[in-house]
Amino acid sequence: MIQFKNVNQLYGGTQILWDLNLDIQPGSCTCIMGRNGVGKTTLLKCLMGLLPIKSGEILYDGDPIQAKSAEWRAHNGIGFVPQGRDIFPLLTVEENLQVGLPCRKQKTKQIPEKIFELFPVLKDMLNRRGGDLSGGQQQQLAIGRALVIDPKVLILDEPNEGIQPNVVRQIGDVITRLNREENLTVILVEQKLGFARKVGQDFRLMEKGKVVAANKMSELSDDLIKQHLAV
Ligand SMILES: Nc1ncnc2c1ncn2[C@@H]1O[C@H](COP(=O)(O)OP(=O)(O)OP(=O)(O)O)[C@@H](O)[C@H]1O
Repeated sequence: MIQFKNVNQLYGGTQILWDLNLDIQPGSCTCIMGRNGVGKTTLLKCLMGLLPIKSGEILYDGDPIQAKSAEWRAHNGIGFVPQGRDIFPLLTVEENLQVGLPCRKQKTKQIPEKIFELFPVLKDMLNRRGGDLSGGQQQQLAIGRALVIDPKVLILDEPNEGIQPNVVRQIGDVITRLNREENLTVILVEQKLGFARKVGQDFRLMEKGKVVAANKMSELSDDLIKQHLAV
């Protein structure tokens, strides 16, 4: 469904992604893992069109999209929950969710009821300002906002950073439900090994701007963890 072919990316003169190759299967839940600074967020931003690549190809359902804008990618079903959530603090919960409505292709321009079913707290807080929500509630809002576009693939960058365990569990359950029951393809950058193992079906391990190991989550061995994850 998504392929990176020999992707190179630079910030100014500093190269971060080096001939990166990546393959994401439709309907999978794939965790991108690796130590701090290996380029996980950079990879996701390149996929979303928020950062240009210098060379290589990014394929989406077989078509190159590296020249397409971030708006095009959202319109065509790539949903993104950025690190740090990036919700609009002065807009209400409802207004935050409405931001995604123009991207709903040929569908009613209404917030789908399913989002409130997944995250009931958002319904209770519709008129509350985003900035007044707790960290966990903001994360639920950020995921809800990405779901408004009815994505084919949902990309999440460390959704559990700084969030209390019960909300982490809830977010894990929602991701699993969307993936297993609705066949939504999920790409997740995740540092917490326990969460990655529980939610992910596949892993991609990164080291210095490259994918160095790729397999089913059940094959993530202690050796690989020691080599590429342990600090
Ligand atoms: N806007 C930027 N300008 C210059 N360098 C950057 C920029 N953003 C990130 N970098 C550098 O790129 C490298 C990769 O960063 P990136 O955030 O992609 O890594 P990461 O694997 O997601 O790390 P983390 O787990 O800490 O979030 C780091 O060395 C970082 O300092």
